[in-house]
Amino acid sequence: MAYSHIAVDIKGSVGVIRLDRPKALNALCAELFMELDEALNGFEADDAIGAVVLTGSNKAFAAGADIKEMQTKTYMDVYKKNFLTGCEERVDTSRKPIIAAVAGYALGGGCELAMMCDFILAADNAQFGQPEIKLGTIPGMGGTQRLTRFVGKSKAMEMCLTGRMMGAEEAERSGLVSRIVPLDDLVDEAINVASSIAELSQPIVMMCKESVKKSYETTLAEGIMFERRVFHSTFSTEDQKEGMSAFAEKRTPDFKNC
Ligand SMILES: CC(C)=CC(=O)SCCNC(=O)CCNC(=O)[C@H](O)C(C)(C)COP(=O)(O)OP(=O)(O)OC[C@H]1O[C@@H](n2cnc3c(N)ncnc32)[C@H](O)[C@@H]1OP(=O)(O)O
Repeated sequence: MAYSHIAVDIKGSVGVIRLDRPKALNALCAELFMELDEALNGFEADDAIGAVVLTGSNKAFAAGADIKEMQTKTYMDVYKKNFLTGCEERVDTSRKPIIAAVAGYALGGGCELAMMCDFILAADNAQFGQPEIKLGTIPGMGGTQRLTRFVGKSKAMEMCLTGRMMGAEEAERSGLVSRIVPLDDLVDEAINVASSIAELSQPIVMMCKESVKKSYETTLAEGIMFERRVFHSTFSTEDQKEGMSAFAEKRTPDFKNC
């Protein structure tokens, strides 16, 4: 498929998707969402891909949902079509790890899209925010829920109620991003990290991701039981035998993804 709002590349076993709508600071229009969905479906189905990097430009990861596309929509338009439902779902439900490499603005839907990824590497110029309140609306792609889980109620409430932006250092301090990387190194570093994950056993990586995600959706006791059962199930895989044998034999494991 030819894309007009994203650029797709493969680096070894890493799928790279770059949001590429520079004139609108990668504002997330309907077509961009469709293309993102299509590209992620392709990577999800491709056994040769072990992890995905999602990035934007140096100026903007994404400056939010497309305001110009939304401005004339009525309540009936958005309610009847269940606006924003499903368009970003593939990111949230992807079984392969997705790393957001965020430089510049990650605002509104851009911040929400980054938060749907498994973790965020931020360039030193990254700016995160949920400015929807200034547009007379509220976050609609999970911002009030995910931001609160990342940074806690007080900071999430302040950010959502004022619309102020948070720089990379504050985002790292608050637990929103895993690490800050110099702007020039951001995408290479994200690809390196993704490659190191892609070298591991794909099913075990999926199980690990599922287990961490569970912690957001359940009680501690249920989460620990879930983890224990998944941990037990890793012993049914050849890759667990290979990983532990390779350690004992002081060699690099050769995972077969089974
Ligand atoms: C998911 C839900 C429910 C909601 C949302 O996401 S609502 C959107 C939230 N985001 C915002 O409110 C941010 C809007 N953008 C800005 O405030 C500024 O663009 C900026 C601070 C990010 C950057 O300012 P700067 O002066 O550097 O650049 P601009 O001239 O303002 O923008 C360049 C170009 O991009 C267009 N643009 C930017 N953001 C969006 C957007 N979210 N939707 C549509 N278009 C956007 C901007 O209009 C301009 O294009 P034109 O020159 O053609 O007007």
